[in-house]
Amino acid sequence: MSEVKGHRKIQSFVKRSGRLSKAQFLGLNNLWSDFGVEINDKELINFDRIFVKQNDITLEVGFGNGDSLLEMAIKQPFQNFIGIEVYEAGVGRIINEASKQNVSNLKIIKDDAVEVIANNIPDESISHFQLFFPDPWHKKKHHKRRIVQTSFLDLLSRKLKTNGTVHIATDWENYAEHIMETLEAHPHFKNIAGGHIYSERPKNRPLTKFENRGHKLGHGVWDLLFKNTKGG
Ligand SMILES: C[S@@+](CC[C@H](N)C(=O)[O-])C[C@H]1O[C@@H](n2cnc3c(N)ncnc32)[C@H](O)[C@@H]1O
Repeated sequence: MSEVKGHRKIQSFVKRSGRLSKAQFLGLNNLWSDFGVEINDKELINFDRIFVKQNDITLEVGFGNGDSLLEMAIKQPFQNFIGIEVYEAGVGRIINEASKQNVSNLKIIKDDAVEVIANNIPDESISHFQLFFPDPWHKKKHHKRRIVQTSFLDLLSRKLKTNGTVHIATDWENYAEHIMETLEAHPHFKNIAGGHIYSERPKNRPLTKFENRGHKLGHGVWDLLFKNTKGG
């Protein structure tokens, strides 16, 4: 199958159903093998093997349609990027778009991020973690479904290097407050901006699809930047 035909086929799959099975990814062409990382049970990912150059690693969870993650990977060629997303159409889109660019510092995992971080990411391997506009779960009875919880921060602290950074952005004020309180209460994380202060939006963070939607609805945006001190 030619590459162009492969791209069109992925696009039409995404358009038609928004869902791609692993078999469909693997069967289409070499895009998945170029960018996708297959996860095996509790096996740790060997970053030396999956990346061409051994640079610091940024891990992003829930990249949505992937445009902002791809833009960051293109603009920072000396940083390696890993994106984890369950939304198949988003995974299809990012590998399709990345294949049109000369990108060798981006890898994609299509799976549940909490499971992957717990089971497959080696301890002390990540320099920077980013989470942009996570599902806010507006209703109080659903707050326990929010990804930012103390147990998730415990996990992140283990996977991040000492002095590694966490960058979270949200357009939901109540979630911003929850994230601030949970991070500040954690013994390993220190607010880079100072006690209870939200950070300026870093210049290297592109506008994301959900952020753009929030802007149109008149939402504010809160950026939080913390350092993983590991209690030191
Ligand atoms: C509100 S969207 C934000 C998408 C993107 N970051 C943006 O700003 O446009 C949240 C994304 O997180 C993904 N997500 C939620 N929980 C996840 C999990 N446990 N593992 C991987 N992705 C997850 C969803 O599929 C969705 O694409």
